[in-house]
Amino acid sequence: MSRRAADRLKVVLNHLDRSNSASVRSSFTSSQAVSYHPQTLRYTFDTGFLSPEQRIFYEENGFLLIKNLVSEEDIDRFRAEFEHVCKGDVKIPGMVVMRDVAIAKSEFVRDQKAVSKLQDFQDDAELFRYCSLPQILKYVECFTGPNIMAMHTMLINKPPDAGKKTSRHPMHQDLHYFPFRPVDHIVCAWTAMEKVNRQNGCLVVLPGSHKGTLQEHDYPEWEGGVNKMYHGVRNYDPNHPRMHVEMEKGDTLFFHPLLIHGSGMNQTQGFRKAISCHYASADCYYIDVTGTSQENISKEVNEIATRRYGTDISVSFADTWALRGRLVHGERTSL
Ligand SMILES: CCCCCCCCCCCCCC(=O)SCCNC(=O)CCNC(=O)[C@H](O)C(C)(C)COP(=O)(O)OP(=O)(O)OC[C@H]1O[C@@H](n2cnc3c(N)ncnc32)[C@H](O)[C@@H]1OP(=O)(O)O
Ligand SMILES: Nc1ncnc2c1ncn2[C@@H]1O[C@H](COP(=O)(O)OP(=O)(O)OP(=O)(O)O)[C@@H](O)[C@H]1O
Ligand SMILES: O=C(O)CCC(=O)C(=O)O
Ligand SMILES: [Fe+2]
Ligand SMILES: [Mg+2]
Repeated sequence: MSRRAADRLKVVLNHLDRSNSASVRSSFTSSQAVSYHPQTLRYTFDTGFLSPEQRIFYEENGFLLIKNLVSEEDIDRFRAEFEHVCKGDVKIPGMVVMRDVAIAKSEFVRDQKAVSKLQDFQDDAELFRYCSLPQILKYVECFTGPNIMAMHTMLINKPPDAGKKTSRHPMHQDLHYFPFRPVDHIVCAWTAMEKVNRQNGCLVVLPGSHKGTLQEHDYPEWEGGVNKMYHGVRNYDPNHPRMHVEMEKGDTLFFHPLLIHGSGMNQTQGFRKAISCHYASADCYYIDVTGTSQENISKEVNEIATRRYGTDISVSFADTWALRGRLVHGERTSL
């Protein structure tokens, strides 16, 4: 080992001694120890908030689970607001209320109002409180730095599967939808609004897949149909080791936009609820996705934007994001 490497290792071990973590320390005594020097951690900022263990876990796996981060009271308030939206008591311009494809296309609709997803709730003050919760932003800052934009908001109400497996969300990388970079300064917070498990279709992740590149995405060839814009990675290998992330109400998963993830069928009679926000550093910049694998989704989004904003003004894929993004901390510098 070179002198410089030995010095670096000493710094790392000192650092870890302070965290008093046996498990992490043992991983540092392996031959790869030096590659874990804080300066070489590429996915998180050292704000002093995350423990070295947490930073290394995210580095290796592309996600971080924080138990009990959002209070029961807050979640109950989000749930109540969601019910107001479903009943039509609250109408927010721009917010998309989506039904499951199997329900939308069925002749025998059990419950016309069965909403599978709310998208773009940035102008609903009550739901948007989720994106500004200080305990969430404290974590987000470790990934984005201090200037933080809430770019994409969703409340997912996964319906009981109607028998066609359409309640599944195919394995995908969220970056497919995003025309902004750099990728490492984007993070998703996903909070369980109730117990989520394999039965009701919890998140399924491929640990470490965030270290790969952005893959080509398309609609999976599912016999029972696929929801609008639910693209999946092409040539998905079902044999790749995967993990079912079971969570309790209030638990929050932070994950990298290249992490391959999806969710299984909801085999229960209840609607599985989660609320999420994609954050990005306001210092990120927009990219032109023309000629890239993202061109297919940008075309679909542009079709929806044309329906929403009309043809009088031309709204680009990047514009649709600039219009929806909201500053939640620091300064709106670029996005
Ligand atoms: C500004 C642009 C925003 C873009 C969002 C960026 C995405 C970013 C994502 C970020 C990463 C997150 C990753 C993700 O989460 S990706 C999934 C995100 N999904 C979306 O963003 C979809 C947004 N939803 C919509 O635009 C509308 O709700 C649609 C267009 C789907 C329905 O429209 P509307 O509610 O007005 O219904 P309608 O009664 O007039 O029916 C019209 C036609 O549509 C059929 N139908 C109904 N429901 C579905 C369905 N679920 N799947 C397929 N088709 C469906 C229906 O049978 C009928 O077809 P036909 O009978 O004519 O054949
Ligand atoms: N061809 C495919 N392309 C992309 N994603 C897929 C494909 N097949 C399955 N998936 C995804 O893999 C994940 C797991 O699928 P599945 O429905 O088997 O759920 P599960 O949790 O394994 O359920 P079960 O407990 O019944 O096995 C889901 O996100 C699903 O949408
Ligand atoms: O809540 C889920 O089922 C997963 C949703 C998801 O990954 C997404 O909408 O990008
Ligand atoms: Fe996703
Ligand atoms: Mg399965």
